[in-house]
Amino acid sequence: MKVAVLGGGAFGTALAVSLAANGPVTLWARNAGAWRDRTCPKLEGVTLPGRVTLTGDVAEALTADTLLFALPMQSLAGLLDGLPEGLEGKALVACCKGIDLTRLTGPAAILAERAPAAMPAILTGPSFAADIARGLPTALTLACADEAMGKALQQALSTPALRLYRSRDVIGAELGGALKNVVAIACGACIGAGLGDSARAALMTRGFAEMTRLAVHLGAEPETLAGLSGLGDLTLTCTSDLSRNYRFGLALGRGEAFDAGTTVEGAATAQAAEALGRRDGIPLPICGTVSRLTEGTLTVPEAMDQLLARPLKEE
Ligand SMILES: NC(=O)C1=CN([C@@H]2O[C@H](COP(=O)(O)OP(=O)(O)OC[C@H]3O[C@@H](n4cnc5c(N)ncnc54)[C@H](OP(=O)(O)O)[C@@H]3O)[C@@H](O)[C@H]2O)C=CC1
Ligand SMILES: O=C(CO)COP(=O)(O)O
Repeated sequence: MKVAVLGGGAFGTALAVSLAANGPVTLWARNAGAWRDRTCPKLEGVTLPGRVTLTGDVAEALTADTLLFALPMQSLAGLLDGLPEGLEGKALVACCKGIDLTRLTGPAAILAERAPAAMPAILTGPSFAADIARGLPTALTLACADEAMGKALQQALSTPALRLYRSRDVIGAELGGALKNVVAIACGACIGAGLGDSARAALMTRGFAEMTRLAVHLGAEPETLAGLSGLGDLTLTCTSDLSRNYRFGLALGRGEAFDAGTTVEGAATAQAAEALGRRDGIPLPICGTVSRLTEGTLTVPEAMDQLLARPLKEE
């Protein structure tokens, strides 16, 4: 397979560096001209190996037969709209974690909308770009509804340090990765406000219940949520300062400003999840709370009071 990564931020760069262990990779970054010494502005300290061709010309990337889309969720549809015809015969792999606010779908449906004959796949799970780029051991989920395509992608995209597990549950894999970011914001806010590790454990557990409730309603297998793309990524993101979603929550909890240029997927995803819950009658109290926290209509103490004041129920 000839592989290209579209999106020259932290994750796209890390994937290109990792996949270079298998052979040549093309990395398309719209700001390729701003790179200095083959170093990504968003992933300092990582220099592209010689096997990675960095380009600002998307047509060059589109000569590959396997395309990995590693850009923020809310940018995916716009990017696809601007691409020329010819995606149909390629393997399309979404690496973004979120729910599109306009369509209320994940990335696979957006890829399918743009290229109906293609079989979209998702690459997701617990992995910080910096860890992948350093070659640290990482395990991710590669989800594709088509088993043969899934097997081929699993082989092509696994490396000695990056171990891919296969799944056919695309919706489960993408929703786990999207929704864990919302819970990570809640956990960061909880720790930032000094509410303690016990409260964080409660948020992670009840957040996981919420993730599973919505995902299963939308067609996911519960086992997928319990795997790398769900529980695995939830654990990483809710407990590590390396997570931008968690750090954003920390800043909210401490009442500090946060750099608006940082990618924080959980904020838009909280809004999208809340809209899905309202549409389908699925209770999602943590997503609703994070949605209001991030839009600034609720404070962290008010959020905690509201969650604690909910009627008592069975677990
Ligand atoms: N970083 C991580 O550890 C991980 C990230 N992910 C997921 O990967 C996705 C991307 O995140 P990440 O790379 O970290 O984010 P970054 O903020 O590091 O980079 C985003 C990149 O996307 C580019 N971009 C944004 N909009 C467009 C567009 N319309 N067309 C072309 N390029 C665009 C930006 O370009 P420019 O700089 O020019 O604005 C930037 O290079 C997210 O969904 C994230 O959840 C998944 C696992 C790990
Ligand atoms: O998805 C990630 C880890 O798996 C990266 O998390 P952040 O986007 O919060 O940094």
